[in-house]
Amino acid sequence: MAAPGALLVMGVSGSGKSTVGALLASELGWKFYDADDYHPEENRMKMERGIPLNDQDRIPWLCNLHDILLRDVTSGQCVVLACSALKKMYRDILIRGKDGAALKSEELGKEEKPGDVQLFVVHLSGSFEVISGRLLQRKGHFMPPELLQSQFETLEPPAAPENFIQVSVDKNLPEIIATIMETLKMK
Ligand SMILES: Nc1ncnc2c1ncn2[C@@H]1O[C@H](COP(=O)(O)OP(=O)(O)O)[C@@H](O)[C@H]1O
Ligand SMILES: O=C(O)[C@H](O)[C@@H](O)[C@H](O)[C@H](O)COP(=O)(O)O
Repeated sequence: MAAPGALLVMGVSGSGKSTVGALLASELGWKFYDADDYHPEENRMKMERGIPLNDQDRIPWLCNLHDILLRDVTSGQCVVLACSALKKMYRDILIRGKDGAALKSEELGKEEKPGDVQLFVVHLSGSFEVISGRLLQRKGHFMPPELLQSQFETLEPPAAPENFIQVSVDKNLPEIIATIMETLKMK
């Protein structure tokens, strides 16, 4: 695959997506988007009430994010996106837009189309105990820690043929950034 124009930092709530994504974008000099800023009000209110989002809630949000990524990378702007992107289908939508939701697994991983975003995925992976500990300390955020269990239940960690690395949230932030930067140099 060609060098990625977009980097997705994904994982469950509290895994460090926003923190790592912003640091990485600054290190790379790339534009940064936090997918949380693009949730419609209904999604935010649902999460605030402790109700997990479903596919119907997430698909239009992900399609919008695909359009933003595609617009930027097409104009030569490299981007970092922090987004939960918990399911394989959600990541396919970020790459291909709404058609990504309809593709069967055997059709995925084939050659890229002109409207596809070249996405490299960084999965921030960690235990329920470590991540819930961080969420309980995080202040002033709309996402209630009680939703973490459903985030783990929904999570489909990336696997081949996805273009990804998994990084442990047990590492400190400089180690996480260094690991990702090293991997990107080899791309
Ligand atoms: N590697 C890390 N080590 C220690 N604390 C971290 C690490 N990554 C993130 N944090 C802290 O954990 C909390 C959740 O991080 P955040 O970036 O908000 O996660 P997310 O965007 O995935 O919900 C924040 O308080 C952040 O400062
Ligand atoms: O797909 C989802 O269910 C949401 O996107 C969720 O995963 C996300 O994590 C929230 O927006 C909360 O924001 P934080 O990830 O910053 O907790």
